[in-house]
Amino acid sequence: MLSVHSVNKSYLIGGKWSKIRQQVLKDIRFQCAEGECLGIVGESGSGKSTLGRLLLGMERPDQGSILFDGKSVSDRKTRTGSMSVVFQDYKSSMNPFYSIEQVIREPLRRQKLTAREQDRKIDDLLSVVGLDRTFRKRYPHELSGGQAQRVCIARAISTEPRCLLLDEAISSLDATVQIQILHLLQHLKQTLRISYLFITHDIQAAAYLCDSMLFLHQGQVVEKIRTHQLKDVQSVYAQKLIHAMGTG
Ligand SMILES: Nc1ncnc2c1ncn2[C@@H]1O[C@H](COP(=O)(O)OP(=O)(O)OP(=O)(O)O)[C@@H](O)[C@H]1O
Repeated sequence: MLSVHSVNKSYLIGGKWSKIRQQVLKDIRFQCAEGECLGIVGESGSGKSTLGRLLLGMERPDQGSILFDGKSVSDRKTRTGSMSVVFQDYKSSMNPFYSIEQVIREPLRRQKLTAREQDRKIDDLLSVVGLDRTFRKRYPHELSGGQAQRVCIARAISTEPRCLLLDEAISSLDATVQIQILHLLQHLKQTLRISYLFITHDIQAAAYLCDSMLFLHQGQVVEKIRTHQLKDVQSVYAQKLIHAMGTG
């Protein structure tokens, strides 16, 4: 479904007139199959979010290509309705002047639904993410972090995407709420059969949710492994991360 071919990305550093480039991603290659949940794991600065932006077609690679069903993700038509995203910062990813109902309705406008069908779908989506219909009239500032992230998830799945990219989607939440959201994502994965690209520095969360994991170190994929084989990682970096997080 998603295939990444020899992707390189660099940024200019040292201001507008500088000619010095920092290589942020180097020769990234991997595939994510239909229905697979792939964790993209690495420490801060390893290039995870940059890779996320490239996968979403928000930025283009310097070299290489990213294909969804054989078509470039740089083309908006490839992504629309097929790929969705949930970011870490749930508050700023919602318009503060929109009610929750408006937040979820926004992507639904692109579907050929009557107002009544949209209303029904908003109720269904709220229910799927564990919120009742009284949330419709609330505003983002009236929600807890966990509730706000549930709304962002409802909005992300409203277009029935085949692939959902979660960029540190639980990182800003309290530990207990993180677990609740992980359970919700696990449940959605089983019921909706969506592929996840789960970007995180939290190896334990990735181990809980993901079928396989890709370790990113200094912009390079150092290892890709099935989660049930995590104890057999070969690269020193992956071993270090697992050890540091107390899962080894
Ligand atoms: N638009 C940009 N311009 C210049 N440098 C950038 C840009 N975006 C990212 N970088 C650099 O690329 C490197 C990787 O950043 P990135 O945010 O992708 O890492 P990360 O693994 O997601 O880190 P974190 O978990 O802390 O968000 C960093 O050194 C960062 O400074």
